[in-house]
Amino acid sequence: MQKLQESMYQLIVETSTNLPNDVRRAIVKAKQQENAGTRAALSLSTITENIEMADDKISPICQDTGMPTFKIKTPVGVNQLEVKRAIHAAMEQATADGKLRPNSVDSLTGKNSGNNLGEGTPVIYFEQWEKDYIDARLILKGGGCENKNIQYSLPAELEGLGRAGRDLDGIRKCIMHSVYQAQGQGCSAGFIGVGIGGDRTSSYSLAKEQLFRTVDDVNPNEELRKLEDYVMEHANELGIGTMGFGGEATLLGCKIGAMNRLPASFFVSVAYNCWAYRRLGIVIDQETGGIKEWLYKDGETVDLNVASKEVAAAAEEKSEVREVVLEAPITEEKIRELKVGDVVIINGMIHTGRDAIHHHLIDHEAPIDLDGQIIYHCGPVMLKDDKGEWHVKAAGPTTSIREEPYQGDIMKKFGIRAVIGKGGMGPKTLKALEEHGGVYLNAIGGAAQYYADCIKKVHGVDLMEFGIPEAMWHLEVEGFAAIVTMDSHGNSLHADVAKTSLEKLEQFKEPVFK
Ligand SMILES: O=C(O)C[C@H](O)C(=O)O
Ligand code: SF4
Repeated sequence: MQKLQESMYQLIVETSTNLPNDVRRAIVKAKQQENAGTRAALSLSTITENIEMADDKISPICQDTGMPTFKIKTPVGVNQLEVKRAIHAAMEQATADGKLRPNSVDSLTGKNSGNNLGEGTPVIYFEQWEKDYIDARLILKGGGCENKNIQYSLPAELEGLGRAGRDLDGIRKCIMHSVYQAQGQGCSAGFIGVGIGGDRTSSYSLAKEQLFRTVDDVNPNEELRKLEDYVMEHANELGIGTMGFGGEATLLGCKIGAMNRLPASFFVSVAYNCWAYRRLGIVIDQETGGIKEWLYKDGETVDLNVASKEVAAAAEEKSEVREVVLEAPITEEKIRELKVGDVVIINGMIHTGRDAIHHHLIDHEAPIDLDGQIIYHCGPVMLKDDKGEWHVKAAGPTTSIREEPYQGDIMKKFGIRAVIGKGGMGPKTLKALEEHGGVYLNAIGGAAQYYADCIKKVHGVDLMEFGIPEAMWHLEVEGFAAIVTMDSHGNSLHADVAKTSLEKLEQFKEPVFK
């Protein structure tokens, strides 16, 4: 089994950098169905460009390389402790090589272990089987989409849909609601795995298990197959669209599994996965530890470009989108000129700040003068070279809504004029943007290579004690594009899409499965 560690390393690197073909096909299909020239279509073009960049650079598709979750099946007699050791060593190596972001954080002290190893990470599930080879599968599911998972306990009263009972129609309502409540925050268009039954824990496990099914897999259970088809057809009528910008593609896949439950319990659990749906598998020779076969790779090259060109060509015709160049320090006057829908191109300095920084800045001074500056909600993957210089390996936006309790106050306290993130923010921030003169800029979630390419130089880092993803990185960018989705005049695209999608959700109130 001397090749085992190398095989696990390959599995990790490929999963982080190379999106499976079934997922690529689903994204291409969405792109073709999207109305050309819309924000959603342009976002999908950025997404496909990002997928190709990750391929070329063998770099993370998204900077959040997720909670590494391995599912391993071993023949009787294989030493599972040895397999575990190989995985741990491979994880450490992949992190040191910038293929994984250090993502394992002590929940009590906040300390990042730095190597992706720690209590509970990575997650490894073992199972024995009668076959004579090892089946190893890995899913890298990021935190933003994980936060949009939801569990229902039936019967329940659901916003927009009314009563959901303990029957197939109640389940249908839960699933439709789960897509609605995710909005764009889990980097739609997404994929869902649904688990029906079990207890709270096994129900969620079943939901996640569904994410190992291929997108085109047909459910052998006729009732569940019909439900999957129904959800795929109608969830896309909610109009949430890519990144929550509105549009045709909201959901790219729906897989449902059922297990027995207790008489008193009826859980429906939904695992929401972003478009950056990273899961692969390998068949391992139990003697040598070498890879015999790849899973979820059918060998066929999926052309992401053809569809991309179609969209890009059509987009040019719709040129009413206003493009504004921003460079910090920005004046209040300049910010107030910006309106929802404008595209901004940022040049010059931006500064990262996410959960730990926002929490810190409430009652501490900032390490630099932030007056007129731009904050980027981002936890990048960074690597230091031999000369001690930092390089950005992946740097897409993180979900901004987590900063809702802090954002407005921090903008006012330090004079920050713009924040870049994804998924939008709430009423508190919107009010502060109006009072203070600020904008919220939405970047394309998951497009970590695309944005890393815009970063020309790392000018230093502060608050490194929070760990690499949470530190404040000072970055010089060129041609960093984002869309104004909340402006200083009280307008929010996110609030609009939330409202219209709720109205659409209400149309699915009447029973369908009797
Ligand atoms: O942690 C991150 O960088 C992003 C996260 O996955 C998110 O979607 O918010
Ligand atoms: S940033 Fe978006 S694409 Fe990346 S892990 Fe989070 S939800 Fe997924």
